[in-house]
Amino acid sequence: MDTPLLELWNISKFFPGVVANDKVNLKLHQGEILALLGENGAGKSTLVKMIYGVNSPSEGAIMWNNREVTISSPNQARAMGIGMVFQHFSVFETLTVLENIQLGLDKEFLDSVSDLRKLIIDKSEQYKLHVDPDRYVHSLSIGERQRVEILRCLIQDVKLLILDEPTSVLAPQEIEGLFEVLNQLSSEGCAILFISHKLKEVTSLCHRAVILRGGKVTGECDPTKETPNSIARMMVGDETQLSESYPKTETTDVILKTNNLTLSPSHPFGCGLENVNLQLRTGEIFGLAGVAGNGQEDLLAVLSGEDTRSNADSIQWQQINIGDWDAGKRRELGLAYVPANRLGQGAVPEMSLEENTLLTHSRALSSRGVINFPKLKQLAQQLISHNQVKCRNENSQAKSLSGGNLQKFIMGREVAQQPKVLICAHPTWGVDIGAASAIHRQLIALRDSGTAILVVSEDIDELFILCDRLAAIYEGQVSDAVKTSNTSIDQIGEWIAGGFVSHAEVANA
Ligand SMILES: Nc1ncnc2c1ncn2[C@@H]1O[C@H](COP(=O)(O)OP(=O)(O)OP(=O)(O)O)[C@@H](O)[C@H]1O
Repeated sequence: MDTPLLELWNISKFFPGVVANDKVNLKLHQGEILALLGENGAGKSTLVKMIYGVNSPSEGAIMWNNREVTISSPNQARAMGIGMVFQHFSVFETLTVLENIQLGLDKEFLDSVSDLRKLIIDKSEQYKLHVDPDRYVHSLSIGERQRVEILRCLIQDVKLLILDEPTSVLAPQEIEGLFEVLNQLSSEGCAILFISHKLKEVTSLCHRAVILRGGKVTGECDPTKETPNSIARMMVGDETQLSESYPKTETTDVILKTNNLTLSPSHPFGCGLENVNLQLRTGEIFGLAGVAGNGQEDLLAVLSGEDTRSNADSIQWQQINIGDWDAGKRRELGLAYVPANRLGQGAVPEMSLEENTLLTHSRALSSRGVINFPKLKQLAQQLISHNQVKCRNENSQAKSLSGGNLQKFIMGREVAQQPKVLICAHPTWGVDIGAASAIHRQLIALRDSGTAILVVSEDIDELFILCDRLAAIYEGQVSDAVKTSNTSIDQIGEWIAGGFVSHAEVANA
């Protein structure tokens, strides 16, 4: 075989008290699509960050085209032809899409481009990654931000493209589009390093898969000859319980409902909400499917109380009008919330896990304004152990956790409140297959204890596994609800593309 484009020789990375990578050896050839797999905290992100020059190895060597290199910054990595799409977005919220893309490009490249806006529009059409170059990033949904990240790499020629869970918030059609792009890039000789917890994607896209466990390479396989289940077993061992389907329930007591909830967009490019009538019932999981950017963010903000612009009576908690209540007051009623943006909104990155626990448990942990610190510590420790959050201890900063481990922590923190209503966006985003099953079981147990749960997600497969009833959101409008057992993935797929807006036949639940 020809010389590898990239070779890692005995690469190790140590953080205080943690061996994130332990003598990793890896080869990647031109045009190869290599999957990097492993449980949360296995060391995947740390490894690719060293290839992209974000971190430097503690030990070992990186070879690029058969020559040893020191990649000391992302700028250098980009100059070498290495592009990376991060799990936590690296775009600046106060800049436009165009400005963000411009920032990441080398001066020589920019000098050679006469019209960057046009180039962005052309590339976004070519790769079906639609986004307006003049929009401010803070006004973009999570899915749209990810498109910017991907576009940013594709604008400049890349020899190696690293993608850290690129599909977790993309809709099925967008994933197909992305895979077409990746296959095309691969056929043009670009190597691709693909981190994903979605094993179905790995078997359909990747040529080879390397498995990490506890920072070490523990296996390798040809994913085209494996099934998602057999790969999952290589990753998590035989003892971990994996997701099945769960019995559906039917309940009638409405606890939270919206009445013709209509809201102008919260920013010039938002889509707002139009006559949304949702009903959440106690003891059920209600799933809202949709492609990012169709009003989910507005709906989540208005239901959680982060946005209080709605009329008081357009949101009702049993008989109480709460549309103009703030988030704190709604939490006192028994509402818990897991936002889509886990680092920044779901957790304060610089705060410890203990402090982040206090953020949403302050009422239970204080009396007359005095915080019970021993109890807080105990709760934070419990959240870490019950949810198998891999970290040093409760004093670890939220930002030091791997993506999936932070998600497990935030989910566990909200579930631990035993809320009456839980609103959660992408509950298993970035979570490995074993932990995703554990979160599913947690949600089902919460449902069975009487909590009304709203799951907003783009992962239709997951919604079918979890939810008792489903609806779709499209351009700020929400379809009628349907029992999961009365619908199909195809039908919900049509609805998320707007198929219900014409009020075609809808099986009311
Ligand atoms: N800056 C840091 N400081 C301390 N520990 C860190 C830091 N970055 C990563 N770690 C630790 O290194 C280990 C590997 O983390 P990494 O993010 O590479 O895992 P991962 O396989 O990418 O996980 P996930 O699938 O959840 O994203 C984890 O235990 C993590 O807590």
